[in-house]
Amino acid sequence: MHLKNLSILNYKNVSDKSFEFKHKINCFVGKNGIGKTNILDAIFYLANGKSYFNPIALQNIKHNEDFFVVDGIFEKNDKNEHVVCSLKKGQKKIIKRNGKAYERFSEHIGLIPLVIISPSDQDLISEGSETRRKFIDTVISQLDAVYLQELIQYQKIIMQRNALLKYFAVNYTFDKETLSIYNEQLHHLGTSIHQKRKDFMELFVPTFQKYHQQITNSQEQVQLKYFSQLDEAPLLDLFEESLAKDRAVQYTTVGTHKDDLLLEIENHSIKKYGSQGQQKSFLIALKLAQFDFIKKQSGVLPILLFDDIFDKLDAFRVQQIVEMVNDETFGQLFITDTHEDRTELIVKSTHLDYEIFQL
Ligand SMILES: Nc1ncnc2c1ncn2[C@@H]1O[C@H](COP(=O)(O)OP(=O)(O)OP(=O)(O)O)[C@@H](O)[C@H]1O
Repeated sequence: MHLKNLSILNYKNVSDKSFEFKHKINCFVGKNGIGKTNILDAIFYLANGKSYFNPIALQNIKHNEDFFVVDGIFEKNDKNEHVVCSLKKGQKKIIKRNGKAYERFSEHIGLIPLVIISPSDQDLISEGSETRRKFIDTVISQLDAVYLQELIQYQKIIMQRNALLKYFAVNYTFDKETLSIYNEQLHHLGTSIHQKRKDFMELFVPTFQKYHQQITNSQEQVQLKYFSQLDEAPLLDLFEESLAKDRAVQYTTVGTHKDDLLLEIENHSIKKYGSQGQQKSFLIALKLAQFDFIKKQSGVLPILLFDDIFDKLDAFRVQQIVEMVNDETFGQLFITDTHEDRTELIVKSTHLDYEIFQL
């Protein structure tokens, strides 16, 4: 699968640009702030119906304009897929596939498999556990629609349980019966979510390790571990143990909404002890493992967006990544970089079809 043509009107700082792309490698080079990432984001928009970077739709319209249009023609399984995303101030967003507007945007998800690797992935290391849960939940949900429903339901009941705990505190009352109904439902859903996350990590971690070893030539050992309170005891028991605490703080302190991924280098937190290049290598391996999952699930080679990924990596790691994407296991690739010479040197070494767009 690949993107053949792209036109952008008033998307962020891109006023009016059109591109015709190569099957394999396309690079955008230019100075800071020129709009390289915004072009990748426009491609992301076509695949996901939203920006990767700015969730507030209106803020993606160019300043002082009142609409944007992103228009792309993909070729998937020898068939053209024409996708147009547009937004006008005061109106609803429109996503069209081959001229027909979707009623529900969720129907579009999955048509254009795509993975983006960007400096903002750093959030997976530096932010709280919610960011990491969201990462695995997104990958698992693509493989298992029931899982997504379970997550939504679980979250809803957690909110109800928290509201009940608050009600007890405010009204100096307590009703074990009502609380136990929520506990039972959460136990059922949480046990399933926990098991699915465990099963997923069993498959995901070796793929992640394989990519990490390739990038670093096995020069450093990293660990990716799933942590859950449910590893210790069934959720019903955890509710029992934490009842006094939950009533005191007026929210639910145990459950799968507290799960986390531990990201480590040589058995120490990579956030605290990893260099910038080591953190970046870790994140690239994580995203390439995600690429593998989406590839398996969709049956096509996803598009890869590399936003500024060579920065902070040494020449050896850059070479390893380039050799990897040279392989048949990867498809179309979009790269942004501020250094035209570096980019040219890197892509030339692949001996693949490439184009460099100077912005
Ligand atoms: N809605 C908008 N309207 C106009 N400009 C915008 C809008 N949203 C973002 N921008 C501008 O886009 C620019 C950033 O573009 P982008 O992130 O694509 O740059 P880049 O070429 O990738 O830069 P770098 O090399 O620094 O990563 C900023 O100047 C920002 O102010």
